[in-house]
Amino acid sequence: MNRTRIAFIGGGNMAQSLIAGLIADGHEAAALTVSDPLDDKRQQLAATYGIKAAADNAAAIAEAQVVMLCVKPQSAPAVCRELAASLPHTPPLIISIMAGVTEASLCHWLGRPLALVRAMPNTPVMVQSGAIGLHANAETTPTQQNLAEEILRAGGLTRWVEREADLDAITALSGSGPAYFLLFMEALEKAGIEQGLSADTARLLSIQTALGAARMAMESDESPAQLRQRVTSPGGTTERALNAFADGGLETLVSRAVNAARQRAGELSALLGAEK
Ligand SMILES: NC(=O)c1ccc[n+]([C@@H]2O[C@H](COP(=O)([O-])OP(=O)(O)OC[C@H]3O[C@@H](n4cnc5c(N)ncnc54)[C@H](O)[C@@H]3O)[C@@H](O)[C@H]2O)c1
Ligand code: PRO
Repeated sequence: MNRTRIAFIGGGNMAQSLIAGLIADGHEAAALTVSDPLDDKRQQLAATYGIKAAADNAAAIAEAQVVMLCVKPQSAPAVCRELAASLPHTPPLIISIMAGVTEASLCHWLGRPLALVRAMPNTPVMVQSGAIGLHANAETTPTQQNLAEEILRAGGLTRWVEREADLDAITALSGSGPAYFLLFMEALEKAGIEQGLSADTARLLSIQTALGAARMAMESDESPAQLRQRVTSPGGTTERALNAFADGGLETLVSRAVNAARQRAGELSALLGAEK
């Protein structure tokens, strides 16, 4: 059983999902602590998972080997400055899941250079099927990287990047990505209803088709393009639909959307970084 002592600062949606994944993976509940200012949230987390819950961030990190920063990016400066005063001489590994908060900003607010991993998860960590980008700063040892990976893997698939800036691209691709696929599912469902299907049938078939396509792409040795070709009979129905997507400029649109998200990630980093 894994007994690494982890303190979660902020017990919101993403933290809860990661905690649920760790417990499902066999992590010892008593080794996990969460701090959150909301009474209800603390009680619910303690009751659901059997973990410790604290109202005070400093108390939560007292024994921690790993501190997971899971508050909103806007809360980062105040929370980090508060933690800086309580960090022991040998600090725990810090893992931040906050979007757009750079390692330089975190170290600045935490008051010194320390081992730091930035993770960019996405909401499917809720069902242990997240896609999680990771970057470690120069102070992080290989052992600490392994530790971070072990923790985040409880939420899904992990992928390390060499350059911190790539986390902005990951935010735009997989961080925001669940919303893109859900939007497509919504559109497919609406189109099905327009074609006379009942709302229930259209929703169920749309979601199952997305799940089936994703599983097939994940489990097959063939590329998504090859798998798509197998659905597409020459002169058939799929070809007509794909031509309609091409006429509407789907690829260009997706590229523009991801670029817009990436630009926004950069803007948010600059805005938060300006708060010295
Ligand atoms: N939602 C996503 O798709 C997504 C994806 C990747 C990364 N993230 C990042 O995850 C982080 C958390 O997002 P979320 O959706 O779980 O938000 P959330 O609002 O559900 O959770 C934030 C929690 O922090 C608590 N909190 C507020 N101030 C605090 C303080 N001073 N000390 C301790 N706790 C405090 C709040 O009570 C709340 O429970 C964000 O930084 C976000 O950028 C989110
Ligand atoms: N959710 C956050 C946002 O929309 C970051 C990635 C997913 O900004």
